[in-house]
Amino acid sequence: MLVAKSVEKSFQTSNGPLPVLRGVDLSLKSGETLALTGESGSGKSTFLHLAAGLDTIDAGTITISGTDVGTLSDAGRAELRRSRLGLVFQQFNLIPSLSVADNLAFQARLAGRLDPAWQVEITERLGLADLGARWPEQLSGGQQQRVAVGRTLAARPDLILADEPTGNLDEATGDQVLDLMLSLVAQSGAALLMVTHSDRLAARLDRRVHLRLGQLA
Ligand SMILES: Nc1ncnc2c1ncn2[C@@H]1O[C@H](COP(=O)(O)OP(=O)(O)OP(=O)(O)O)[C@@H](O)[C@H]1O
Repeated sequence: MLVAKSVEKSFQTSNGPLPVLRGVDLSLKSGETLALTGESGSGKSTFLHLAAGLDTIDAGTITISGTDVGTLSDAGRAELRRSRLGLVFQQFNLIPSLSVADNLAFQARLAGRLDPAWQVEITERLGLADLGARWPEQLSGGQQQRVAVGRTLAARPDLILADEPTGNLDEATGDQVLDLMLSLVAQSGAALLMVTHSDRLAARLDRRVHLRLGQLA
């Protein structure tokens, strides 16, 4: 599903280049869930951004379902995100001018994969059935993140890239959102790569890798 080989990435800073990833190798199979841990600043988000085609790789390759992300044009990377990937970030990134129900359907519509039965199931499983007519600003943080998770899963992505998806929530709410996300991910058959600071949350996934000094252990 996702194969990273010898991935390198540096950022230009006023003190010269800052090497962040120094040869990262990683592979994630279809249906597998993998936690990516590492100290603050170790490059976890950087890796996720490269995999999502939101930033460009310096050296090495990342392939998703056989497509080398680095060889795609901007339009190709946008199409990859639309058709195969689901992104969940710490900031819920809901569309403020759309109702909860329309936010939930937005990505599936964009991907041309709106499946009404799956949409209803997700909405019910995430406890959002009574909130469809509300605006995002009228929801709690936990409710907003459930909408963000539902919106991603509704489009049936092959691979979900999640960056601290429960990082903005209190522990109990975060655990509840993660439980729902893992159960729906398993049901949908998607692979999940989740960045987290938390050993406790990382232990809930199938496998875990740790980023240190630009490499994975
Ligand atoms: N656009 C950028 N320009 C310059 N430096 C950057 C840029 N983006 C990230 N960095 C630097 O790269 C390093 C890795 O950042 P990254 O956000 O990937 O870390 P992280 O492991 O996700 O951290 P955290 O757990 O705190 O979110 C940090 O030192 C950061 O300051």
